[in-house]
Amino acid sequence: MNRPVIIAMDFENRQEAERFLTSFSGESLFLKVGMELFYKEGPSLVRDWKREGHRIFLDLKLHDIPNTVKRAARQLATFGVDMTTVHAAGGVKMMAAAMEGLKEGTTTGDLPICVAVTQLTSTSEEMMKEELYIAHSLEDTVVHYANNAKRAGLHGVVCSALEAGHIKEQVSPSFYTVTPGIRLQSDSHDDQQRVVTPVKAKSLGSDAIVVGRSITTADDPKAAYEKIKTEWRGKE
Ligand SMILES: O=C(O)c1cc(=O)[nH]c(=O)n1[C@@H]1O[C@H](COP(=O)(O)O)[C@@H](O)[C@H]1O
Repeated sequence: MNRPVIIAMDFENRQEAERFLTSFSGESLFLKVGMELFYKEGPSLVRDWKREGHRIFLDLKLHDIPNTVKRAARQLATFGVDMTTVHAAGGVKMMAAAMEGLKEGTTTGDLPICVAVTQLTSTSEEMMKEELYIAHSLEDTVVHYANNAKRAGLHGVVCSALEAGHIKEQVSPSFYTVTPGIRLQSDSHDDQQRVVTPVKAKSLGSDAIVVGRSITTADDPKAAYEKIKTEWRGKE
């Protein structure tokens, strides 16, 4: 998969999402369907967008006891998605159970890339220590969770690009890093805490970037997407 820009389709319903897609006039995209849109529209939306030629990252961040996660992953695999998420905080057994479920449910033989959320990009080091009560540094915690994900047989992790290099060094150079928290100016924050620009994400070694509002709320979404793609991949 060559350095995709994954668009976070954080829309209220299918109508709004498809109105946004008209700017792209039939182009095949890599779309992230998250909880908001999936809870509203369900698997039929995912299947339809797959049929239209888009790649789908179904981001439901599974986090429960291993048996429940395995059974949920088995269902999710039947939609034929390209990528999906679990929370690394669920532990190695839970992540391994997710992989078992995905293998059992996949009908096409193409297993979705399964990545584990390490620490959300909305989490700061201070919040992690004081609220979540994790005493290690953010970087060590992310790398530790990434190692757990590797042990469980996952393909990679979701992290900030700020941690991608450490994961490549300390887990494996081929361990896939999906990095949200992308902003065109790195001093622009909102609910995100660990943000980087597309250029920085590239230099830090991310494999894929996830971008939502910088594209979806832009006056010209197609222009914003092209600008981000060029910054992220360089001139092609
Ligand atoms: O799993 C994710 O995709 C995710 C993990 C994470 O740590 N941080 C994060 O922002 N995301 C998702 O990435 C997207 C970021 O959206 P924007 O902040 O609008 O670019 C949202 O859909 C989040 O759900």
